[in-house]
Amino acid sequence: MSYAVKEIFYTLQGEGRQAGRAAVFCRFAGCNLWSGREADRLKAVCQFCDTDFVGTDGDSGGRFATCDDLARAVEAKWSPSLAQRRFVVLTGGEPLLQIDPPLIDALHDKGFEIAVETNGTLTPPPGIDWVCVSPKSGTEIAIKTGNELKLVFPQVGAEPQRFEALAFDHFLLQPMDGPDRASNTQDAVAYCLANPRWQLSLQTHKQLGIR
Ligand SMILES: C[S@@+](CC[C@H](N)C(=O)[O-])C[C@H]1O[C@@H](n2cnc3c(N)ncnc32)[C@H](O)[C@@H]1O
Ligand SMILES: Nc1nc2[nH]cc(C(=O)O)c2c(=O)[nH]1
Ligand code: SF4
Ligand SMILES: [Mg+2]
Repeated sequence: MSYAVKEIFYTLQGEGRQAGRAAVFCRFAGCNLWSGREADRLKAVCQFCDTDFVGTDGDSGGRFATCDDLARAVEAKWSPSLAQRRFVVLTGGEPLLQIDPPLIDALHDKGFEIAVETNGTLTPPPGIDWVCVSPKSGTEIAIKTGNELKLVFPQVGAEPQRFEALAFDHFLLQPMDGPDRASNTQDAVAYCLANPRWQLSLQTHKQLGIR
């Protein structure tokens, strides 16, 4: 199958338990919870998205006809002068609309450890090395096990307690960015202090001014 990719770039993972780690980000176009058009935001299932995932016009974006073409474009962002420990984060948009077993194999063949950032509504192919699920209010969770559950906080109808029985290794609260970011951050801090199984995830790339 072919892949529609908004952008591919090299940066530090900004969020979650792998924050601070160098990674190639591959952002797939399209999402099943929002069209990505501002005119549709208030009628979308997911209304707080901070990302432009429409089209294929970003840095190194495009339509990739084969998994090998896309794996080569990802590899091109990892400088040959670097030590190994290659790491790619597949995000979007919703990456699980497009990721298939041949792409996982092609990235593994190039020596990449593969992480995915997903809203958790679609079943992933096997073989992903790090699964981060970020549940959205009003949706049914299809992925009930994984490495981290990173809940944007607060969301009415997606309170943290609802997810505590799921089989994730780490539970994180990420303050919702937007007009209330400062108070959302204070509320997330208070929640983690009162509920130590939850850990704070800040969007460090935004503080650092990197992508
Ligand atoms: C843009 S999404 C793409 C991946 C996937 N669609 C998802 O929602 O997990 C990447 C991450 O950013 C988070 N995110 C999106 N908008 C946010 C916001 N306004 N504040 C904090 N985190 C946000 C998502 O919950 C997710 O963890
Ligand atoms: N630096 C950086 N870290 C991130 N972690 C998750 C991101 C995403 O948009 O999926 C993201 C992103 O866009 N940039
Ligand atoms: S599910 Fe993810 S990509 Fe889709 S609108 Fe929500 S935060 Fe954005
Ligand atoms: Mg982002």
